[in-house]
Amino acid sequence: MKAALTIEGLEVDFGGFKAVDSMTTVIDDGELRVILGPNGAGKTTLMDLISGKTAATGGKVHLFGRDITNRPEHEIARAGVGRKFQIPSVFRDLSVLQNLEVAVSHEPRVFRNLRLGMSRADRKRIDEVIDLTGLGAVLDTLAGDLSHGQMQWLELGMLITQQSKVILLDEPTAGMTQGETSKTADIILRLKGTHTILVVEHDMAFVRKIAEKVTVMHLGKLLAEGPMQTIEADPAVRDAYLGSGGLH
Ligand SMILES: Nc1ncnc2c1ncn2[C@@H]1O[C@H](COP(=O)(O)OP(=O)(O)OP(=O)(O)O)[C@@H](O)[C@H]1O
Repeated sequence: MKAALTIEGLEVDFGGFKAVDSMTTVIDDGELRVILGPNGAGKTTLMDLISGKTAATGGKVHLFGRDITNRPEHEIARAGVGRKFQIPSVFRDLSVLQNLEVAVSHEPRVFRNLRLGMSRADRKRIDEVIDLTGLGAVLDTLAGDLSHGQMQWLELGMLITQQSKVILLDEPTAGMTQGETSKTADIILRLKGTHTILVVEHDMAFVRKIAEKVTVMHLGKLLAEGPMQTIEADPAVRDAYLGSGGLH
């Protein structure tokens, strides 16, 4: 199996405090990896280091064998790492379809006549994303008028349209209804295999639905890694969550 992301001894030192420390893990191409850990474990910071938002003070990140450690954020994004934030970066004044067209073109200003100049492959990709996200009924709706869930799916769809190969999702179900959470799980499960997905999430019902291999962080370090069932039974993991109510 080819590695999509290779993280080797990664660390960031914030004035003597290592939020991520000696972190090592390999995420295979097409894998869906869930990152768990109590509050403050370093999960978001790990994503910041992978995406270039925060500079590492030690260690390496390789993307399909290419060293992307401490490269500028836009360069890492262009190399194929897409990040979805809790506040979506969609164009609120454009329709759903226009947002997808912008994502395919990488060029916000040319959206007006884009359909005409779009390649068959691009059009196909947009159609696939519409099918995946179930946004077909709201293609003409302004993104700003979408429901919370729809907006999250649009942003995820935009990452796929712009051909992100590795997708980082930080608490993708935050603020979602149960129905929206369930649909998000379905979308993520459909992406598995064609995309490499890293998910940080606290909603354990959602995690149990999607998780295969899980990485648990604690105090910036790797605490445990393996199948969800093994992780849930691991005494060290239970101890790490003590005081925060356990894996819930
Ligand atoms: N820029 C920074 N400077 C100093 N400390 C920071 C900085 N960014 C994060 N931290 C600290 O690093 C630790 C890890 O934070 P991080 O947000 O990565 O944890 P997390 O596992 O994502 O937690 P949560 O589940 O609560 O979101 C925290 O103690 C946080 O306060």
